[in-house]
Amino acid sequence: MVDIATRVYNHKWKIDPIVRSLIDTDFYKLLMCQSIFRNKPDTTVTFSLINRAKDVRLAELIDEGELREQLDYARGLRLTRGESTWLRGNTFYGKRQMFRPDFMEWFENFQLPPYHLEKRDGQYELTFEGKWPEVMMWEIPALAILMELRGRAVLNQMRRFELQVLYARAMARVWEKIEELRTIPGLKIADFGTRRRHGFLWQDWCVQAMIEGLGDAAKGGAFTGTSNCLIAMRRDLEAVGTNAHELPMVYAALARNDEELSQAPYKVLADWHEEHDGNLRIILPDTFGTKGFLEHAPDWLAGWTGIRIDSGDPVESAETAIAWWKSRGEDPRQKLVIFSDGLDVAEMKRLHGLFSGRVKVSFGWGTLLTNDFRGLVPHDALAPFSLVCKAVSADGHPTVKLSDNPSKATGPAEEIARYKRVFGVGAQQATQVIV
Ligand SMILES: Nc1ncnc2c1ncn2[C@@H]1O[C@H](COP(=O)(O)OP(=O)(O)OP(=O)(O)O)[C@@H](O)[C@H]1O
Ligand SMILES: O=P(O)(O)OC[C@H]1O[C@H](OP(=O)(O)OP(=O)(O)O)[C@H](O)[C@@H]1O
Ligand SMILES: O=C(O)c1cccnc1
Repeated sequence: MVDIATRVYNHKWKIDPIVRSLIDTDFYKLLMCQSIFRNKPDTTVTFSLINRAKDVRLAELIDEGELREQLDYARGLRLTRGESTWLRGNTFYGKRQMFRPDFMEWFENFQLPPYHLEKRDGQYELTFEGKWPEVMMWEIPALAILMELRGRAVLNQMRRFELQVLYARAMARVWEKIEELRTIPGLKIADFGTRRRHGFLWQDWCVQAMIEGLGDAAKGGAFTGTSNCLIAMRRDLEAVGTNAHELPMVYAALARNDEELSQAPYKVLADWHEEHDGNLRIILPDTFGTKGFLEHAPDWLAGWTGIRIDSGDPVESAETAIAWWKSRGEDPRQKLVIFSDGLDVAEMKRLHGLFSGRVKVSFGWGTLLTNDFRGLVPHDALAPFSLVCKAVSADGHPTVKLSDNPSKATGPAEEIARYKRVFGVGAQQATQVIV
């Protein structure tokens, strides 16, 4: 096992690449990339970094040269033969050849496209522009690089024993969380923490702790796998994933009128339906408001396996989903509900208590698994914060995300107003976003 504290101490003086593999990314990015490669290969998009934590002044904390060095390193990566063999030959969700030969050929020649970086008002403006299947691959490495560089800026000031004790405390915290999770009967949980992790080796440690503490679900345990493809490959775990807001956001931005706009989120899932079955048929309903989305959904969507709850009040959203399934003649007990929004142990216990037995409950645990360094150093300088990287335009049209929590909304005000009208979204309750 890597002694992370000693390694951090010894590596202070040399370049230590943060992202070293093109599959050090979320599995759903690859699923979506293949789908976009098939359905919208020529759409041009811009993705942009969005730091929701304005008080974290990234451009003052992270050296621009180091940031460029890391981004350039990532641009130099190519799919290795071993990675390609794994993607082509492994079984994902019980299916062989999940990735089609034409997509694999494209991916084998893939390189991350250029980036645009500027400093403004203590923040970095980092944007990526180009073909959708290429640009979207930047989201996870860009976030992981920024999060880790911000952490390193703090770690570089620390001495050997301080580091040793810091990691000992952080490890004890993760382990205590896992011990608490062990008390939940019938728990199912996955690691979703790649993008805002403390560091790669730390995420890998957390995943190993989950394997030992909860047991691999393939062998009867509670840990269903990791969304990180590289870690899944190296640790022989299931690579897990659903789908993300970028699909409905971009399809919606391409709509030519309000009628097309109102249908765009269903078109996304119709395309997904063509490609995937079983546990990959998971609805993400909150992009333009969960309630309206479900009310106006075509009947075939009620036949899907489950739903991912990613914003707003999770209890209310899960109740809305249960009522919707019942109204469409479906048995909620057969349906999977994946909670994934800023979770930590107490909330998972509460949600599990409320919904297990009524639906199949599962959790995607992100930042507070792989980056809970809150309260461990002065000024909370290692605490995770809300950093995201989103599609902001498609073929020149701005994208919009309303979400069930207006604090997570993105897009120009007049477009937000238009989407609210088209999707019938009324007053919304804002809740604080921690990660
Ligand atoms: N950011 C990363 N992404 C992917 N793999 C990593 C990363 N950091 C470390 N590893 C891998 O984890 C293992 C332990 O890392 P460590 O860096 O301590 O080993 P190492 O042999 O000293 O490698 P290096 O000199 O490249 O850092 C190695 O297999 C290494 O390749
Ligand atoms: O435990 P967590 O850190 O929340 O990790 C998982 C989250 O990451 C993703 O969203 P992302 O943060 O990219 O966008 P959002 O906050 O706008 O949903 C995903 O949709 C989950 O919400
Ligand atoms: O597959 C997902 O739904 C996922 C993976 C990582 C982070 N957020 C969501």
